[in-house]
Amino acid sequence: MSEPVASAEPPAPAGAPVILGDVPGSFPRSVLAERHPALIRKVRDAFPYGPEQRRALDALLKNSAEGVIEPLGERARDREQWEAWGGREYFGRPWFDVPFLWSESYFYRQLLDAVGYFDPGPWQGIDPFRPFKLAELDTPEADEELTALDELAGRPMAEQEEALLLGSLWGNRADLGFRLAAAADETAADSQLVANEGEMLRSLFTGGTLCVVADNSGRELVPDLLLIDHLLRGRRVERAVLHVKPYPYYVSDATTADVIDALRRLTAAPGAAGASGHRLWSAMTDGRLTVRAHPFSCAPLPYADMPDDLRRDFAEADVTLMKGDLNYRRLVGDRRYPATTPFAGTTAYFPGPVAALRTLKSDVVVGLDPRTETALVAAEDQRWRTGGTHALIQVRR
Ligand SMILES: O=P(O)(O)OC[C@H]1O[C@](O)(CO)[C@@H](O)[C@@H]1O
Repeated sequence: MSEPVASAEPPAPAGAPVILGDVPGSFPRSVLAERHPALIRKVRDAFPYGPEQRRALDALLKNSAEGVIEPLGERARDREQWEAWGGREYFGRPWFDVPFLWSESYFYRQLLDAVGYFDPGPWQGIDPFRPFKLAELDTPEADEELTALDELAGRPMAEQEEALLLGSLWGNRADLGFRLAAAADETAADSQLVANEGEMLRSLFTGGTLCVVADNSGRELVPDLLLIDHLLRGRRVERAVLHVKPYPYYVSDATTADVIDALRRLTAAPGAAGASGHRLWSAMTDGRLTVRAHPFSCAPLPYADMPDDLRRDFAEADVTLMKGDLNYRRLVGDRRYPATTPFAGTTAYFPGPVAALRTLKSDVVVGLDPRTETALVAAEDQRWRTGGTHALIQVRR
């Protein structure tokens, strides 16, 4: 267990309001009111759960739509942890009225409860999202992406690194073919990037320790691993620490089991992908690549509230890569910042150099140039914030 934090409220470096789920027509509200019920139905259909689990899923469906947030059951081993993480303040309140980061995170914890994920018995440890995660690895697109590595292997190392960085950034949103084209045609890549400090990031790969805080499994984790392999192989970093979630979370977030699935997928592939998989496998066995699953990785709180042991871990790294939208929200704080708020200010608390690699899938954004924001708003109103069509690489040294 990580140490309890004193307060569930994120710090307010810029005094920007915390994002709640209570605004009709807002993105957070649509996640709570539409995506969560749809997800419960999807999970319900994906497994032959028994009557008790079905009843619990139906109860969660009803509760999350019209009820108040309830504490975990008496037997839950992390009951106190969730109380300390903000439950004492939020239990008994409607799901829509508390910080969106908190309600969204707690929904996933409740979903695992409903399917008996933590209860001793036959369903203990059965990941309700596994069928969706595995399906992603087993597609013709995944095959094509891995085959594209053979061509990439013939390019200069710097070009490979740039393509693999873009691959890791875009995750499952674009195939490696796109990434190769993007590396060759800077303008194509740049037009989608609302901030691009990739060069500064690459200057931080100086032979030390790299921390990667993973986001999604499947077709995002595979390119993350390929990037790690490239950096280890070229001695751009000496060791890598991959932070994953201790239990299934936000549907596709990577756990240790997902890392193993991704590695098995790579080692079974022919050509450059297979070679990369075997190198990663031995990097894990000799300790150059370590996997961590800290309880705080599933906390409903910003990283500003991280416990001391995790802070020490990040402090030892030459650079920490925060992958994805959820990690971004936790890194800068899930707040309605003006988009031009400096990234360095919102991440000043972080105990070492930190970079965000994120496609934009929620309202929060900082660090934009005023002209970039104006152009985005003129072209799309505010849709660019949540559509997943834009991305950013931001760095604080
Ligand atoms: O997988 P990612 O990039 O962390 O995205 C997670 C995002 O998806 C949502 O759960 C719903 O779109 C957001 O609220 C959240 O920030």
